[in-house]
Amino acid sequence: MLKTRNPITVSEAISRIMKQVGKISSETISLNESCGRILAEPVLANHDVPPFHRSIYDGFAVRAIDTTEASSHSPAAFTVIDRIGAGDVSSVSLEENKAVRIMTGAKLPKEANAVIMLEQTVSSEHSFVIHKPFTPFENVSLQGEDAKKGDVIIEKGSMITPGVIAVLATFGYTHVKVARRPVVGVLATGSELLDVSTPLEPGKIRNSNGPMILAQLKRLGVQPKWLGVRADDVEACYLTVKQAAEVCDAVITTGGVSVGDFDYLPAVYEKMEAEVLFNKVKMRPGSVTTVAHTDQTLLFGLSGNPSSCFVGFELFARPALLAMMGSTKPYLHYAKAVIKEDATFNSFTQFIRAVYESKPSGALIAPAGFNKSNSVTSIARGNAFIVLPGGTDRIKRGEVVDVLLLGMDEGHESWVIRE
Ligand SMILES: Nc1nc2c(c(=O)[nH]1)N[C@H]1C(S)=C(S)[C@@H](COP(=O)(O)OP(=O)(O)OC[C@H]3O[C@@H](n4cnc5c(N)ncnc54)[C@H](O)[C@@H]3O)O[C@H]1N2
Ligand code: MOO
Ligand SMILES: [Mg+2]
Repeated sequence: MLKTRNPITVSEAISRIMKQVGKISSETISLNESCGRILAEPVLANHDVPPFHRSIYDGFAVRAIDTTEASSHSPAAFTVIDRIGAGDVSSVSLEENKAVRIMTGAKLPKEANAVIMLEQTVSSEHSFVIHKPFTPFENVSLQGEDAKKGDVIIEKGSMITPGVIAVLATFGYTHVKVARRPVVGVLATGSELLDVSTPLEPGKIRNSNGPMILAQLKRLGVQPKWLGVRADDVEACYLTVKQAAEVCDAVITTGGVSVGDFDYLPAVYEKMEAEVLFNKVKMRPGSVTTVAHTDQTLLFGLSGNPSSCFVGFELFARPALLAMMGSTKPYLHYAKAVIKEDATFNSFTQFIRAVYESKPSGALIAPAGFNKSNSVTSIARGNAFIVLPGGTDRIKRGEVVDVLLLGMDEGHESWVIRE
């Protein structure tokens, strides 16, 4: 007999999953391999940045006190006693009205505390004059102004971006401790599924969810392990999921989670004695998404319908895998935008695949096309979800709605800044 399912809210579903997430071990990898990985330890400043007072211009290093009387009527004259470029250190001692010709990035000579730009001087070979005073530390980049030794620059659990790489390089980290990449098994179930390379046959479709999930995992920096396609056969699915659960940190399946005669994932979980966290969520698409776990492995039973599968991954698998790696920001970016079309009501919370665009007048969003669980094209066209709470009255064009942004590493399609 059909077992009734108890639908729970999306937030409750997420919270049940997150309670089961265990932290993965860490590994040390080389700096140049680390972009996109999650830091397993904070990045500490092991020296001041900059490490010394330095010139920010090409010019002359002087003592500010020697410039105080300079004016257009009464110029101050200086004698140049040394010349240094970035990387050089001057050993001269600066006395009254003496200067060192200095280039951008070079360490300030000991007694100097100001830099005069070349353009602010009238100079000859070994001397120059100025017509205005300079304040102490004018045109000087101060030691430690960007970071002080001992500061935590980047928190543990942050994703390594090109900027973080620059910070690591600044402090001489040739290697960095990051969370190991979870190994995630991916299985597509369905007797109707053909390999991508196969011509269509009556009643069959190509497996599009498998490659899609592999790509969603790669976007997170997770290591996918392709388990293949299995027909709707309880034994075959059971063996594959069970074996994968023994070696993977998580197993994601697609298809077979609803109540049909050949939907075997509920039976697979039962046979594995896995604890089912939920099997019905108050959301559209993806209401039949089922998540279970064994002692050490999370089992994501995503729906077979492409849009449901995609949404299920982004809402549930994504934060769990990021949290497993210790990420402090595992959830999708949130925004608000004005909806460009009327949207229809549903008793469950809707996650409509949508196109989000930022205009100078504000952010706009519109559904990305065919809005059904079985749509594949709207996934491709969308870059966000419109989130409409369950039970909302009809949303009218022009109203502000909640938005979740996808794939934030992706840039805008054109240069939109006006100068
Ligand atoms: N009596 C009921 N029927 C259904 C219910 C329900 O509550 N009661 N829920 C519906 C909802 S909602 C959804 S969503 C689907 C979920 O179905 P399953 O997760 O069991 O998935 P399948 O039945 O295996 O497939 C559904 C659909 O997706 C296609 N599919 C499957 N795998 C792939 C793949 N790898 N690539 C592309 N497309 C795939 C499959 O051919 C089906 O068309 O159940 C409803 N039914
Ligand atoms: O799980 Mo279904 O996608 O709610 O439509
Ligand atoms: Mg089904």
